[in-house]
Amino acid sequence: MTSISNTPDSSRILAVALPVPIYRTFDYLPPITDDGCSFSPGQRVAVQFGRRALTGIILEVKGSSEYPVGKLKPITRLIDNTQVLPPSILSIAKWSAQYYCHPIGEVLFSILPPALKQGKKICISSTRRWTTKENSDTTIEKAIKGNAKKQLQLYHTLEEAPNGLLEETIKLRGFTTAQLKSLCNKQLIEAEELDALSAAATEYEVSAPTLPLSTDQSAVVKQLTRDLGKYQCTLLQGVTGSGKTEVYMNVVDQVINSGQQALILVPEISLTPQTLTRFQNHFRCPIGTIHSGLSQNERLTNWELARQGAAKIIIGTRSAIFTPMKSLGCIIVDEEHDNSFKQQEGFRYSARDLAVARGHREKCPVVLGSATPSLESLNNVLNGKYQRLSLPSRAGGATFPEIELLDIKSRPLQGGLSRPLIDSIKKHLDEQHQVIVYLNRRGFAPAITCEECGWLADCRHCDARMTLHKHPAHLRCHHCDYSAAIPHQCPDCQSTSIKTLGTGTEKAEETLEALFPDTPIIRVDRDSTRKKDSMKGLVDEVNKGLPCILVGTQMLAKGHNFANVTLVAVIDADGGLFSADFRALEKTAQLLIQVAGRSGRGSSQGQVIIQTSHGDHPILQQIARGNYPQIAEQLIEERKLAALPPFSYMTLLKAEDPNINKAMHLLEQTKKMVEDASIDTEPLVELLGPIPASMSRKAGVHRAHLLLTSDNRLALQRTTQQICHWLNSIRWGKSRWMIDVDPIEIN
Ligand SMILES: Nc1ncnc2c1ncn2[C@@H]1O[C@H](COP(=O)(O)OP(=O)(O)OP(=O)(O)O)[C@@H](O)[C@H]1O
Ligand SMILES: [Zn+2]
Repeated sequence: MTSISNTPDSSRILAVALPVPIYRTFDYLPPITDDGCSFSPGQRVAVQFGRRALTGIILEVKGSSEYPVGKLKPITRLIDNTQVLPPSILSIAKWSAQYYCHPIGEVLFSILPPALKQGKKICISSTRRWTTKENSDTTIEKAIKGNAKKQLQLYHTLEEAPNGLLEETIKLRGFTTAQLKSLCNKQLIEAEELDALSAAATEYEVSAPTLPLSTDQSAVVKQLTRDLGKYQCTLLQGVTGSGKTEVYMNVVDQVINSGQQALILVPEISLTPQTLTRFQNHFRCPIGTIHSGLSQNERLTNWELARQGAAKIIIGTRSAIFTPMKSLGCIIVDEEHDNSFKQQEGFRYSARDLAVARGHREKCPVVLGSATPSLESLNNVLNGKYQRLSLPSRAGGATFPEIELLDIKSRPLQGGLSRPLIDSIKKHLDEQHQVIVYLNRRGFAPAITCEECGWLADCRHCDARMTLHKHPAHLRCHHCDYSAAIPHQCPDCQSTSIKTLGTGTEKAEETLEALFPDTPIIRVDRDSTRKKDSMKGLVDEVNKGLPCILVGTQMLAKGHNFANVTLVAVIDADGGLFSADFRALEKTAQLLIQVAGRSGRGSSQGQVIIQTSHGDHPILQQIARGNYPQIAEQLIEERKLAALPPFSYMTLLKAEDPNINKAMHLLEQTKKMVEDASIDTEPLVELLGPIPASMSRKAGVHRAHLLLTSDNRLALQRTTQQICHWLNSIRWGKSRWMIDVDPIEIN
């Protein structure tokens, strides 16, 4: 029935979340022309907000408003008939908004796929399914003549698939659009258009078998799948190369067989394309990926496939934790210690922590996997919140690499490399193996200086040095991206004796090229992998197994599985040993154990050489023994004594202003407000600071911090909310403030 009246229906009030930095929802009435639509939370609406037309999301349909109904405006129109955000996602979003003290509208709009933010209708892309046409084999060989080997291969691949294959699957198996076109022009194959939803539903094939599991792996899989359908968080602590991916795939198998979907979070898909490839090879069904490298349409399609339950597996980065799943059966967070699970801008959430919260709400097992778990997760094992399962040895008969600390205190270095290290690299290459050279600085050199007067090239907008890049030649600030030409003369004393300080990946690459002119040198850093799929190209190259040297940043430490790498060389391990950041040692240990773990994963014994000037540092000594559990145990003990996280909780309040005094003033006022308000109460929350940030000026803005700590999470939450409320009630001119709950970087 359609009812048309001139006044909006005031018995139903819609509380709408809007993408504005305001900590509440906004009440609207149904549209004037209300053709009997029914409203539910999670539907999108178009509204007029002041003079702006915005897309909003209904959070609640209620009977009254705290504002006079006569003053409420009707919505312009309802966009969706269905709840694009189902109750499970609304619930975790509301919880996150409260926990992380972030405006609910901004939270919801950071969850939505970009296409839906703009108010577009949900439409999912179509795809093609290719099948062979009836032909006799002799015509095939004749039709595909000469060197078109790949075409012949493609034809046979399609011939072996009784229902044909989707274009995406075909491409995943290494074929190109051009090859498809060729065969199609020759009338050998044909395509049928279908929408992605029906495609996903039909293409799901019984998975190819995984490797026979080791006893340890089987035991772990059994434990993990014992109670599907119930919440339980497990820390899977498996040494590097222990076959965690194989375990995940077996668990996912069972989840899918029980009719449910699996959500897998990985640190960075484009940097570790193998994980996805391994899943794709095993499951042979379209796997929905959710990450920033996708086009708007791809992202929306995958999101919708997950929401409707057609995609059985979703693999994504941080933001994928908010993917609506029709029937969520398990959440796996791979490399759970990785910092990239924490969003560092805007809505600052931890996808790892939300995975646990979501698993709890949606009653499904959560697996946090790592060879080097975070101290937070380890502590949750110790206090009984998580169970721990271990894989103590490497899979497939591989053994651990030997780790050696190489003292470089008084050794001459060539592009950062000492003589004994160069000799070892040569030895491994001569044995037809591959080598990883790791250093954590991209560019050619981290600074340039004048030899005469000591001038250093600083960034114009930050308290930081400019990095010298050679490809192409320029100076660049790694904090604000400001770039400048390389000066040939010192701007202070006009001397032409400008020299570089330190070593970056480009310099190491140049040095290695000169030392090993016949060996391919592959540089892997943010600059060399900027283009889409470039990392995949590099990985494919390395997987051919020919001797080569990979030189690069921590991208090389992330979950790669190169069977022929037998030497990992760490150019300089000392950077993180003496930092003021209380997490520095944990991070250094994780990084070094991870990068060391890339060595000796195949059948040959691996070696790791760590260059250091502090070979007697206790953490380095323990790293050399490769014993992460022992390192972690000691670090946990130290954190406990110092009452640092995970034995206390932190919230970081940041202020920014072009004038440092104003940023400091904002924080001083906040501190005073808290102290005045809690004058009679026990000081459960301690306020440290304010102090200027360690890099006070960044991109032309000054930054200051006020740190709140407490061993009582609730007390800290209450104070954080109180601060947020108070800051909101005051106009701070040009100053901006941000709240970071459970910060992982305080600088
Ligand atoms: N049961 C098995 N039998 C033989 N080989 C196996 C088995 N399980 C895993 N492998 C192999 O061992 C290697 C390492 O496995 P995988 O990459 O899953 O380790 P991982 O635990 O994820 O390591 P990391 O934490 O270092 O990334 C792979 O080449 C994998 O194919
Ligand atoms: Zn800068």
